[in-house]
Amino acid sequence: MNPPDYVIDVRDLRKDFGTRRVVDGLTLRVPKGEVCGFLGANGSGKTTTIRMLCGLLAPDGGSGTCLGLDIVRDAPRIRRQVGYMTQRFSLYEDLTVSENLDLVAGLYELPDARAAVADIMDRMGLRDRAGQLAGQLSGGWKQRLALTACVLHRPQLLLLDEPTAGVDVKARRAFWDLIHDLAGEGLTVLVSTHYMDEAERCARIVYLAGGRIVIQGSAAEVVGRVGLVTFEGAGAPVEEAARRIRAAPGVEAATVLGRVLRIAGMDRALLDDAMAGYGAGLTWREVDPRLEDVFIHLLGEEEPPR
Ligand SMILES: Nc1ncnc2c1ncn2[C@@H]1O[C@H](COP(=O)(O)OP(=O)(O)OP(=O)(O)O)[C@@H](O)[C@H]1O
Repeated sequence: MNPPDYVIDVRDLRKDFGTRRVVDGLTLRVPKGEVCGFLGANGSGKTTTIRMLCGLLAPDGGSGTCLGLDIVRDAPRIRRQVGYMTQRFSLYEDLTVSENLDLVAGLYELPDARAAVADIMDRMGLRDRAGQLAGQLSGGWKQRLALTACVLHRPQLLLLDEPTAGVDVKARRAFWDLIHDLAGEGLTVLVSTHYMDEAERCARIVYLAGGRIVIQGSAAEVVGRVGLVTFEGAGAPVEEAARRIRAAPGVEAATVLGRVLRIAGMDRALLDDAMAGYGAGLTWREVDPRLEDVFIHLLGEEEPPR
């Protein structure tokens, strides 16, 4: 069997801003057609890594390829061949949907621009809004237009930096359906997000802390590897119990979810003690940890002890 075709293949990437190292020896391989989620706390280095991958920022160390092109030597070519959507994408608000796309087609010097714009509007469901001013679109449609502008030149790799921040759940879901449609056609996607439901839709999650990859794998693998223990208690008022149990040794999180109190920790015996000591009146049952529990645990590991 041939080895997988890696669209992103970088080793030991490093980036310093002044005396601060914000990407610290990052090695990442993403095979063709994969939807890979980039997660981590604010400031963990996701945007900086993405900017290095798409040729916008020169690394201070490390090497590798993106779309088979050298990330340092071929940066200008990479820039033309990837689709990159930033957190603050810009559209011309006083131009229509189709005028915005015409403009992008012109920038990429697409041979048959008119047909390319018409085709992409059909595929991305924008045809009915072709004549609408971009500034008058809802947040979700603006996002869709921005994604459309990113795929107009038919890139093989999409780098999306928190593309759905601030968009409602239905629009986010529609956006992700489009992402998977594109991946189904062979497009590779690296997407940063803070949303758990989006992380769960990624074939692989890569979690960054302090510019390093701490853990990666499918959602199930990440959850399984961390080995967090979680219990839910119900049957009595939970707010007071939550406040007290939060301070118990070994309880990393105590979260009220409606009428249920969910606790998590790494040490089963300590959780048992906590439930016995502070969980009076509640009926407890062990439940499977969720990705969100695991991320809260990982975020907690980064904080200095209180
Ligand atoms: N051009 C720059 N000059 C100096 N520091 C920078 C620059 N760009 C980013 N940083 C710093 O580098 C660190 C990593 O930033 P980065 O934007 O890569 O994180 P992130 O994981 O994308 O965060 P977020 O989830 O908030 O978008 C941050 O502390 C940020 O302040």
